Amino acid sequence: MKLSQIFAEKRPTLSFEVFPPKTSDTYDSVKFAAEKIASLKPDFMSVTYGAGGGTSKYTADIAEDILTKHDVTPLAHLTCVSSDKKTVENTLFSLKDKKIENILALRGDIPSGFENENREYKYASQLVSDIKKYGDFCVGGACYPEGHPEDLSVADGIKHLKEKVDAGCEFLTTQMFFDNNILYSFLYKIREVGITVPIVAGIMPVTNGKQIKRICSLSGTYLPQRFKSIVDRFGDKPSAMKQAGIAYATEQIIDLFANGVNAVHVYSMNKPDVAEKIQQNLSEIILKKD
Ligand SMILES: NC(=O)C1=CN([C@@H]2O[C@H](COP(=O)(O)OP(=O)(O)OC[C@H]3O[C@@H](n4cnc5c(N)ncnc54)[C@H](O)[C@@H]3O)[C@@H](O)[C@H]2O)C=CC1
Ligand SMILES: Nc1nc(=O)c2c([nH]1)NC[C@@H]1CN(c3ccc(C(=O)N[C@@H](CCC(=O)O)C(=O)O)cc3)CN21
Repeated sequence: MKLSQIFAEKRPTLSFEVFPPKTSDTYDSVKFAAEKIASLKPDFMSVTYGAGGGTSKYTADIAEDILTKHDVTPLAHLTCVSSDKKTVENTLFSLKDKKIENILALRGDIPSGFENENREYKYASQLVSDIKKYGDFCVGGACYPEGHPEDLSVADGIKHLKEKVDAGCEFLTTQMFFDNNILYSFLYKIREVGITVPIVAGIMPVTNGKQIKRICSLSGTYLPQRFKSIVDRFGDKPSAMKQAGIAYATEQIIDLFANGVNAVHVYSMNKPDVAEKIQQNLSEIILKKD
């Protein structure tokens, strides 16, 4: 099913993310985790894509597995920073062949030391246009409620976001955030410039101390004091941190649904137990029939 159809139902949706293995020897364990998460029957599942491009086959294979074995709608990430047009075209043929209908079109993180001024893709919007040319995919993009670290200004970031939507993005997934007010202000700003596509709120349950460093290096996300206190207190007590991280994410999600943000995506990091706990915590809220 196309995600655009799911969002058009205007009901609370919950989706989970998995990342593919970096090497073939961990393929089976990732596949096992992805299938466990799929057995929870989320509204859709996204499968990320290594910026180096080497894991693209795994992305398509895991997405296919989720669809054929569990009948869960997959959203395959596609990253263009280190790709050329030919590689993208081949990937699109493979995705079409596997009946994968949804793609998250990303530029991708620029690997450190990566220098290629002549690369064919500079921005995700170019990839969005190409995917639209090649076939009938539902295409989404990323957006940054706190601004992208490379943006010159908030207005500049929103201008580029509008260009990306005009190129054919049918929905936008947000970077993770830990203060919902940041998302609400961002929604006002983008609606003002005429970006009307569904926004999928990306929520990261922080379940171990290691993740904080990574999150800050990926995006420089604002961490509210309430969140920092949890990490200070429980960061080195794994089971307590996990419980607190899941509770924090659950509260954020309930507040989002309560304020009319219908689509919530959980960066579940190949952790079926985390995905399951969050789903259980929301069981009545996301119930399809009442
Ligand atoms: N938020 C999410 O769900 C995810 C985000 N990412 C990461 O997001 C980052 C960027 O990827 P995208 O958002 O897809 O890239 P993008 O190409 O949409 O934007 C990247 C930067 O380029 C700027 N830009 C865009 N068009 C421009 C233009 N015509 N002229 C000048 N500047 C322009 C944007 O304002 C932004 O600062 C990467 O670091 C990626 O790996 C990766 C996976 C998921
Ligand atoms: N710039 C950017 N790049 C991304 O790849 C990305 C985003 N933003 N935002 C959305 C999601 C979230 N991503 C994340 C978020 C956290 C970790 C992280 O915490 N990694 C740790 C711990 C992993 C674990 O718990 O298993 C690490 O040490 O790699 C990794 C990717 C990937 N996506």
